[in-house]
Amino acid sequence: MQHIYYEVGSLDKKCYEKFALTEDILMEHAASSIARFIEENFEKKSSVLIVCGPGNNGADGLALGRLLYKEYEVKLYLPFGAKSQMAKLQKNRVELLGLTLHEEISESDIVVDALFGSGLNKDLDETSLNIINTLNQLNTYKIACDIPSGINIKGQVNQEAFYADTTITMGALKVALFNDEAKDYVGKIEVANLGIQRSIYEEKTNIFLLEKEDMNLPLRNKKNSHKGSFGHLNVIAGCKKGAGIIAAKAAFGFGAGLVSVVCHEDIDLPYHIMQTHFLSDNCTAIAIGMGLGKYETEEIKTILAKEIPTIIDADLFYEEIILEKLKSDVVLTPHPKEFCALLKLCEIADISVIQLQKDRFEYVSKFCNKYPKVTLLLKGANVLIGKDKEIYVNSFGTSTLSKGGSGDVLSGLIASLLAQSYNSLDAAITANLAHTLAAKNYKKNNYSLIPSDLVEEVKKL
Ligand SMILES: NC(=O)C1=CN([C@@H]2O[C@H](COP(=O)(O)OP(=O)(O)OC[C@H]3O[C@@H](n4cnc5c(N)ncnc54)[C@H](O)[C@@H]3O)[C@@H](O)[C@H]2O)[C@@H](O)CC1
Ligand SMILES: [K+]
Repeated sequence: MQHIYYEVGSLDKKCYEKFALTEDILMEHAASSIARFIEENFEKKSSVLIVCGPGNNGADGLALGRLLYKEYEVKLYLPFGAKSQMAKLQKNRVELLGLTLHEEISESDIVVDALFGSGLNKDLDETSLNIINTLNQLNTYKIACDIPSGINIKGQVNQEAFYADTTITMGALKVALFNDEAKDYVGKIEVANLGIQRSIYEEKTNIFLLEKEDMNLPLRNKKNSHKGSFGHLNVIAGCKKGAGIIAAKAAFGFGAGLVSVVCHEDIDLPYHIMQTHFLSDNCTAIAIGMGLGKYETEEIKTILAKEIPTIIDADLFYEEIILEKLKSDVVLTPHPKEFCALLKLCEIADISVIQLQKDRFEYVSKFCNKYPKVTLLLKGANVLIGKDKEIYVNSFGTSTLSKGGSGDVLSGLIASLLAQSYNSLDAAITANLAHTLAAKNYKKNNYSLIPSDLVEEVKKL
């Protein structure tokens, strides 16, 4: 797990005050990290266009130009001149080297966007928009310095932003890079150390980036076991029964010892999935909500009142009957539209999906502050898993999963782990990593995945 911060100003301050580093040293390391990336990935003499803004993001770009000069064909373009003190200092240094500034954007092997970084504080004017649009149209490798220009500190893209292949971000990972709106722009993300190892200046945080190693698969270590050792999941199937059946199959493939679909009508199920008309006596986890439609309210109330680990999905986020359950340890897996309905139901906010997507971290925090026992998994391009004060970010999401049925597989995977005695947070984290990494491993065209493909990939992780 890596740390993610809302702001990194306090980390810079720690470098200055506690370790007596200077802004110049920090910037030199920032620029060196990008130089190293270019040296490792591109042949000498390649042309590098560096577009530098007026502030310290531009200053990073100027320092990079100095470091690459002579080994690479460096083209510095400063559409707004140098305004910050550091930008002026760096500009002076490149001029002393004899580096001439370019007056326009031209085709190059590599483009570095050092126009705006964390200081973007107003709408882009026409000149900046034209620059960004022109850069985006270039058929070259694109590197963003710190953050792609046009993405603000919250990760919002209100007009346009630079499409980076790689973003080399300064000092530490920032929330802005992980908002869904930023996902198409940031590319691969790397972090540049600021003169000392990152682990030295990084402070405690409550936002974490999940890594593959955080996935704790339900591998069976004990030899002396039986099916009851791995729990009995009950999936409540409603009017769209397929959703419950998909969840049940996924759960079985992820290790639950027994899986039953609870349904009043007789339904066709694979032979390894059982059917029951009411909750099983030995049920160790419940999955409810997927494809539920209109169900008998009293019966749902009775099911939700059980003190059995439960995951709630889909249709139930619109129903007041879940409010009582939110006081307990339960897993919720809404997509943005369902989360908006839930926020309204809980009287936290009455917002549109567009508003939610602009501030995903904020609304997850608000919800988890009000319901600290709940594990909330907000679906999206980058899934956010919130519990109490903490948020875990899964950035492995892929559009391969943008399909009906993918969410039912996820519910089934989480439910399976709940049935196998994982706690709610661990179940949500491992199941979600398994879900996204399985989709990443899927080798056929990215439009073609069906739920059973996903379950097959989960089995191979
Ligand atoms: N603080 C530090 O210690 C470090 C900062 N570094 C760099 O410094 C950057 C932050 O520098 P700054 O705070 O100077 O901010 P930026 O360089 O990101 O932007 C500020 C400048 O852009 C202008 N500006 C902002 N929004 C604009 C818009 N929409 N249209 C036109 N002009 C606009 C501002 O008027 C100002 O001149 C970071 O992103 C990073 O790249 C790195 O060198 C590492 C160390
Ligand atoms: K930038």
